[in-house]
Amino acid sequence: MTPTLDIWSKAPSPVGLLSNFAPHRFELDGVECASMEALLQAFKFGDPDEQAEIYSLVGSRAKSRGRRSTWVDTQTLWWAGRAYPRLGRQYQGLLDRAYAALAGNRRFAVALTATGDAELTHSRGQPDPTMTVLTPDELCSRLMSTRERLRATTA
Ligand SMILES: Nc1c(N[C@@H]2O[C@H](COP(=O)(O)O)[C@@H](O)[C@H]2O)[nH]c(=O)[nH]c1=O
Repeated sequence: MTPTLDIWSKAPSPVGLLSNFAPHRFELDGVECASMEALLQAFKFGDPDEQAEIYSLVGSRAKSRGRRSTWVDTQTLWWAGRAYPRLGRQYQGLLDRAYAALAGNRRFAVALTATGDAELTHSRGQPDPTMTVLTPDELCSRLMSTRERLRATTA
């Protein structure tokens, strides 16, 4: 039977290292992020100066910083000065690019491939996309497709 691994920050390695809270550095469009959580929470702010305060954060500090946003009222997220409707296709493309960038981080890539064929889940996530920047499906589908790609390129 295929094992299931539930991703969250306090899970033992390698699963915990797949949480967006993990301190994996990567760059997207020239912006250096200390963690995926930093980038995701920065999406919640239209002001570039406010976004810039978030990029260096990791873990629950990054996530709590996002609570100051009122994005839920507008259902709008922001990147590089552009507005992304939360339920739009363009936002999915932005998430794809973010995870492709993260896959360039070696520690992340090693942890992800170490999960083998396991089904990845994220039971602590919020499944309603109008209430979160990233649902469990949006996270886990990207992790598993990235794992396939990494495997194909190292085979
Ligand atoms: N609650 C939780 C995680 N939730 C993370 O919160 C992010 C979405 O934030 P929000 O828009 O505020 O819902 C997303 O990265 C999701 O994975 N992650 C973890 O490792 N451990 C946790 O305990």
